[in-house]
Amino acid sequence: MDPLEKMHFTTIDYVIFALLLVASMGIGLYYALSGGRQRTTQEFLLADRGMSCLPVSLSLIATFQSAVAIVGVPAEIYTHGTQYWFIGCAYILGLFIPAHVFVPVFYRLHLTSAYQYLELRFSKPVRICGTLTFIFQTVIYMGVCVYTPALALNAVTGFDLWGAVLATGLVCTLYTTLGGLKAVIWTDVFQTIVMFAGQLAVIVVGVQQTGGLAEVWRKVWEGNRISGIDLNPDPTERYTFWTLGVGGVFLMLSLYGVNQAQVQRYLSSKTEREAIMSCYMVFPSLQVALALSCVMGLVMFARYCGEDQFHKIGNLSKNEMVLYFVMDMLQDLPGLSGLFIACLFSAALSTISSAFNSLATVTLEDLIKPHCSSMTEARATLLSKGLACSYGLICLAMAYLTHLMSDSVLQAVFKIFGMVGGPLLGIFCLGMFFPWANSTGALAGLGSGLAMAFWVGIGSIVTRTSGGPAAVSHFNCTAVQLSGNITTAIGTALNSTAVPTSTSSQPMGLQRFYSLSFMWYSALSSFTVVITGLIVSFLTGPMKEEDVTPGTLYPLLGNMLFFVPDNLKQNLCCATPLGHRPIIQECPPAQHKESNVQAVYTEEEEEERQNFLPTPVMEHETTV
Ligand SMILES: CC(C)(CO)[C@@H](O)C(=O)NCCC(=O)O
Ligand code: NA
Repeated sequence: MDPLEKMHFTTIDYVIFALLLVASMGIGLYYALSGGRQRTTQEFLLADRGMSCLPVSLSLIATFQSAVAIVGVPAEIYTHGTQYWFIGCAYILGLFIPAHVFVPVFYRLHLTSAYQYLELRFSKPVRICGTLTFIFQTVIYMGVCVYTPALALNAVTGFDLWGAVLATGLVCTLYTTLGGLKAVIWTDVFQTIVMFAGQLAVIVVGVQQTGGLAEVWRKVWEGNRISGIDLNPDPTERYTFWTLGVGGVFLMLSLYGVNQAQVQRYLSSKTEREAIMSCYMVFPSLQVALALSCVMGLVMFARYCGEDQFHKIGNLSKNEMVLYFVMDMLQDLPGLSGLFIACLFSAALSTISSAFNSLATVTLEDLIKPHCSSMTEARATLLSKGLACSYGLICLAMAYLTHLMSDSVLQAVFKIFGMVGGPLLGIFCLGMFFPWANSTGALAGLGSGLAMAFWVGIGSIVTRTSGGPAAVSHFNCTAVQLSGNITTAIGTALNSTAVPTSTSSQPMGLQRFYSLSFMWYSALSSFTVVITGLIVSFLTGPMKEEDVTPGTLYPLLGNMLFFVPDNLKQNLCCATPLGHRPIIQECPPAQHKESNVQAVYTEEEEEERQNFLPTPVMEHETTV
């Protein structure tokens, strides 16, 4: 298993790693002792709704950029070429739609938890089901996140696995519990910078040691790692332009549009405009993050292929490769491997801290508060700190469960996002875009979406399919060495067709369904929710637009049918434009008697809102 003996850390590496933990703790302590000293839930969970767009945007990218991406993406590029890079195309719509659809709706409702929306739009049971689904998704995800860097570190350096898990879990629990969302966001900023610095350092040294940029390029070109756009429409191909560029949009929407961790950051912004700006600013940073991990994979390939070196990395699992590469290369440069370890753990810490805080928020707001209406603010704040802390401990337990998991954590995480996040995306879309959807429809939709997702997801695990064989590997690498100039046309699907074992017959029937690429899971499950939701709603009596809580609809159809005359549209029941609805407080109390949501705007906020409204489609006021 071990290609070489375990590699060692120097003191300076340990010092750098320790500095990361100490600095994160320091930020937590600072926000525990400054400002309002975390004495209200508004401060602890929403940073007093006073954040500006720069920290929020860096925090947004940190949330879903964990060690899973840092070790997973370069390994993917190393083994399969740069096709994965096309996921960058999905970032365009995947961020533009949240900025202009989800953020305005959530921000104007002045929510704390995204699931309050589901109660306003549908009913309390829908809200609770949504919350439970989110908790389920996040708890599994954070287990993977805390376990991945520890496992990689353990495999390559022999660093104690559970020691690393405990250190990250406990430090993170502590600063999250002490400093609240402000600490979470500002540690995210710091950790994102460390993350970028670590990756950049590895790339620079890697390029230098391989013999310069031209040499790296020659090797990855000859090794066929530069993939052209793969337009194969087959939905069972793991990564093609369609699965990444179209399926990926739904993945991005479920993460950046409706996931509580992100919604909470939008809601913590000073103004709606800052929230939208932060969403825009995620785009370049996310492209940088993607480019860094992809280039790292290419440099890794250039270093180990063609120099009779690939045997070193050949037996490693995908999760260990990157760390081995880093340690192997940086051995003589003390401090740099420490920086990379700090990068790996920064990525993990920033993700699990977001998870703790968002889990505490939904548990308090959606599950506890509705039952204890008389709770004092002090009690609620204490309770939310207790919850953040408990979720920290649950995270450690989940890390232990992840222990039993499969080889590629990147694929595993995408499956979780698609199987559980997809149905959640579906239920928000059902509520926002379709005025006819009712509560029964929403529940039936969510149930069937989850059922569909778990059917295909578990089917693929049991039959070991999903997006074709995870074929690979060093085949091309050796081929290059032997023949020197393989000139396969760029644009053919890489590897998966070149590796002999993958020429087995096409799957049929259910097998084919199970082998659906996991990049489609989000799209499949959210469409299932919407379609089932609409059918059941029409069968059980669709809602009328005027009965829907104002502000919970987005006039999608109204905007799309821009060519239809206004009075006809009114008859067709197209939702009122967002800008032309009353503020919630002015609505009849009966419509939201059970909710604790109130939209209150100061004059400046109201002005800000009015300045930033989408072009109205209809010029009338909603009936109040
Ligand atoms: C989720 C995206 C595509 C965008 O943030 C990317 O960061 C990623 O591939 N994340 C993998 C999951 C993780 O790192 O935990
Ligand atoms: Na992260």
